[in-house]
Order: sequence, then C-alpha cells, then structure tokens
Amino acid sequence: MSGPRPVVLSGPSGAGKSTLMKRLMKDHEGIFGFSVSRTFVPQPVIGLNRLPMLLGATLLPVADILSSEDLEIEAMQDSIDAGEFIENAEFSGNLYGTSKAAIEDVQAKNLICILDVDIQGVKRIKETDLNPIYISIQPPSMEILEKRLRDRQTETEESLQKRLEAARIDMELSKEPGVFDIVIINDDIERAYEELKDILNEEIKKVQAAKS
Ligand SMILES: Nc1ncnc2c1ncn2[C@@H]1O[C@H](COP(=O)(O)OP(=O)(O)OP(=O)(O)O)[C@@H](O)[C@H]1O
Repeated sequence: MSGPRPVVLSGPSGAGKSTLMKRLMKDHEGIFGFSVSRTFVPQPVIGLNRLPMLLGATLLPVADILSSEDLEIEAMQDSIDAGEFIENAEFSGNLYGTSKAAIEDVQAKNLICILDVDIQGVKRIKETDLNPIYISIQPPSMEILEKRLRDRQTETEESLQKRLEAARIDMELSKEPGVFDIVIINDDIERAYEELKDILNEEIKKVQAAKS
C-alpha cells in the first residue's frame, strides 16, 4: 500500500497518549489523520402501522426499510469475520470498529494515520499488512499512573481500579521483545515528546516532501 506508514500508539490509560498526540497534531498541521471508526446503531423496529406517517410523501419500498438494518449489520459482521476490521467491539447491541479500508483511506490522502489501540488491537494489527510504526507510551510507575489518573478527575473509584488492573497487564506485555519499535517512558513530557518526534521524523519528512 502506498502512502505514509500508520502509527500505532498504545499504552495504559493515563500514560499520556492523548496529551502527546494533541501536541503532535498541533505542531504538525495537515500531517496526521485519524481513521473513522465505523459504527452501526440498530434503530428500533418501526411498526408497520407507523410507516406511512414516517414516510410522508416519499415513496420508499417497504421491504428495503425493514431489511436494510439487518443487511447492514450482516455486512459489517461479514467484514469482521473476513478480517477486514483491525478492531471491533459490541456495546449494548451496537457494533463499532476500525476497518483496514478506513486506514488506507487516510494513507491515500498522504496523511499519517494515528491509531490509538489497546494491546489486543496491537496484536490484531500485527496480523495485517499495514506495516505501522509501533509505539508504546508507558508511565514511569504504577504509583505515578494512579496519581495522574486521580488528578485527571475523569474516573470513578471503580473505573480507576479497572484501568489500573489493565495497566499492570499492559506494562508487562509491552516489555515483550519485538512487539513495539519503541517504548517511551513518559516521565518528563518534554523528553517524551522529543522521543516521539524523533521516531516519526522520517515519516513526517516524507509527507512534507510529497506535499511540495
Ligand atoms: N509527563 C507528564 N507529567 C505529568 N502529567 C502528565 C504527563 N503526561 C500526561 N500527564 C497528565 O496525565 C493525565 C493522563 O494523560 P492522558 O489523558 O494524555 O492519558 P491517555 O494515555 O490518553 O489516557 P486514556 O487512554 O485514558 O485517554 C492527564 O491529566 C495529563 O495531563
């Protein structure tokens, strides 16, 4: 696939991914892009008796309306089964996912696609031919991570504990050799940002060159 290599940013919640990403995008306008997560939200089934009222004067084939939802959810499930989605999840009956095609769309626009995924997402991406740069952002310690998450004031005690538990697992897995091209310890934000820019430098330059 032509176009710049995508970037996978992974690491525990609270490690500083959003902080670093925001800064990167602010300092490099028109260089980075995000893939659009595809979602399918099933609508409540419309009763036949309400159809004419909802359709008003527009004449639509009734069969299409009643089956389009099923067809769409089926099509997305087929794509997931065929491995076209690098991540997907179901929350209360809704399907969410990032497809390979969506990432390739960003690449085709000469943008570096940033993917913020968990360790499971990293493993899925490894099975594709996307060839991204794999970056793990890690906190200096569990204690500091906990403090940052508490100070951020976005979590309940329950969600905080869940994030810390997931962080323990993430921190262990990120040490496995060969998983990431670089593990950045986000102790000092300035130093972490410099490390991030360094590893992306070559790709950023390619995008800039292709623009001019
Ligand atoms: N080097 C740093 N020193 C001190 N505080 C930091 C540092 N980096 C980030 N923070 C702060 O830590 C908190 C968590 O950072 P951030 O929200 O960027 O994490 P995240 O990895 O994107 O988390 P999530 O996956 O939950 O979105 C934020 O309040 C941020 O301002």
